[in-house]
Amino acid sequence: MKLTSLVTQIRKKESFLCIGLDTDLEKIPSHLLAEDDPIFAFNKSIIDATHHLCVAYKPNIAFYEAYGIAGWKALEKTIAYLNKNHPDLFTIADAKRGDIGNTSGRYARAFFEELQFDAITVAPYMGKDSVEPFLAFSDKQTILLALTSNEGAFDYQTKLVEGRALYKQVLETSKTYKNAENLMYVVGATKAEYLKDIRKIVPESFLLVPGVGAQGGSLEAVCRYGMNKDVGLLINSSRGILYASTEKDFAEAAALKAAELQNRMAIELNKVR
Ligand SMILES: O=c1ccn([C@@H]2O[C@H](COP(=O)(O)O)[C@@H](O)[C@H]2O)c(=O)[nH]1
Repeated sequence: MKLTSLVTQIRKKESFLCIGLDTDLEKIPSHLLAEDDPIFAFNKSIIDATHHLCVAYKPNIAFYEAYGIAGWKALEKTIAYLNKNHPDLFTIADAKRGDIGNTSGRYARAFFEELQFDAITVAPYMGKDSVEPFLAFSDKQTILLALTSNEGAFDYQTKLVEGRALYKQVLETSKTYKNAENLMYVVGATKAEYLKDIRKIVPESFLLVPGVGAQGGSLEAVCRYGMNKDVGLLINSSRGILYASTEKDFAEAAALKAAELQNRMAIELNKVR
C-alpha cells in the first residue's frame, strides 16, 4: 500500500490508530481455547469489531513464533484475512529483522512477498547493507527502529557518538540509503518530547509510535510534538485494546477502547485542519 492511500484513510476515518495484534494464548478469553485455531479466532473477532476505527494492524511476530507452526499458520491466516477483506488497511509485520545483505533479502521476501505485509520493522544496528534489501521493495515500507519506547533505549540510542545522539545518527544516515523514500521510523510514545528534535531531521517521514496505554505514553503529547502536514503518525496500542475484557464480550470491549483512542485522535486532527 502506498503512503498516499494511508493518508487518505487517516483523513476519512479520522484515525491514525494502529492496533497491535500481540495475541497471547495466556490472555485471550478461555472459551476460545476450544477453537481449532484460537489465535486466528481471536484476531478475526478483534478485526471484525475494530477495522472501522483504525488504519493499520501490527501483528508482533514474536507472539506467533512462540507457538511454532501453529502460530505461523495463524499469522498467515490473519494477514490473508486482512488483505482479502480490508485491503485499504496498512499492515505491519513487527519483526525487528536485519542481517547481512543476502539474509535481509530473504527476510524481506518472507514478509513482503510470501506473507504480503505492507511494512516491516527493521533494526538499524547492522547498517546500510542490512537495511537496503528491504528498501528495494518500492511499494513497501521499511520501518527503522530510531528511538524505542523501552527503558533500555537509554543504554545506546541516546548516547553521543561523534557528538550526536545515536538515534539522530540513525535518522540522518538512513536518509542517505538507496530508496530512502520507503523509510518510516519507530519512535516510542514514552519519548514524546524527543519528537521535536526528530521532526527537525525527518519532517516528512511517517512515524510508527508504540507505547500509549500499557506503557504510559501520551497520545496528545505525541501529536503535539510529532504531527506533520500529512499527520505523519501511526499510533499503536496492543494490550490496552486486545485485553480490555477476558470474557465473551472481549471484541466489543476492544472496540470501545479503540473508539476511545479514535475519538481522541479526531480531536487532535481537528486542531490542525
Ligand atoms: O519501541 C518499541 C518498538 C516496538 N514496540 C512493540 O509495540 C507493541 C506495544 O504493545 P503495548 O501492549 O501497546 O505496549 C509491542 O508489540 C511491542 O513489542 C514497542 O512497544 N516499543
